[in-house]
Amino acid sequence: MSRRKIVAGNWKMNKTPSEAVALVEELMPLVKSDDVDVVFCVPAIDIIPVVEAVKGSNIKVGAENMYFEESGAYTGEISPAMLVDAGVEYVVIGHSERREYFAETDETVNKKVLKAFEHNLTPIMCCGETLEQREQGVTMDFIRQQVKIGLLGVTAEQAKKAVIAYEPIWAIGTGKTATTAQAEEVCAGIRACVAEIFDQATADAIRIQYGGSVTADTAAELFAEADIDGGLVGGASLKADFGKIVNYK
Ligand SMILES: O=C(CO)COP(=O)(O)O
Repeated sequence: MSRRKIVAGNWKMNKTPSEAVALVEELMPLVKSDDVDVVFCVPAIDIIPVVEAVKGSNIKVGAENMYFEESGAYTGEISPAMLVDAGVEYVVIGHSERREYFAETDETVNKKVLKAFEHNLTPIMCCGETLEQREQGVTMDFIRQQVKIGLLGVTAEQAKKAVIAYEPIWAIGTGKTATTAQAEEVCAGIRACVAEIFDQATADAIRIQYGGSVTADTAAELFAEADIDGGLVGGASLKADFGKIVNYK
């Protein structure tokens, strides 16, 4: 089963609107690829200028978060319709930083995933264990729970289009990439979990990324694995290295 790779940059809370446009202009010629989907997931305030800046290229724009209600008295939040109207096609949901600092739970992740599908946004649903959980031997139990709750009520047709990002928390921003074997083991486990929830065809279609200190040096080996369909890249997505990650082959 060959799935199209997807490499997404998660800019996190970096780049002002003018800096964002400058970065897009720097990266655009470097991230040209016919066989990889490239997504820039950018801060909300950068979305409109970045959508404008990538026009005419194959690059897609993603948000880093959104709210699960349509509209109303939710000061500071951004609705799915706002994202769609601005030209966004992907949305990162349930990043570990949002779970840790902004009290997101598997239940709110699930609400957001359902709402994203309602609006035809492709969710990049994040999961991943802490170092303590890995050492306790409960990595897969924990991730299966995140995936199962996150996808509650999602149809097989929707799930086929979804992206799941496996991001071990201990590997995020630490320079400590999971070994290729560790990353593949969990990504394969996630795919098996998706097959249990839905069916094999859905498991074969869903795309699973690895994220956590991916660099130009580690991308090729990681992305060559059977169950790793690309990466969700933090730090390295803010520099020219991102071009090397997209063109990892
Ligand atoms: O959290 C990440 C992407 O969402 C990974 O970040 P780093 O690539 O900086 O480790």
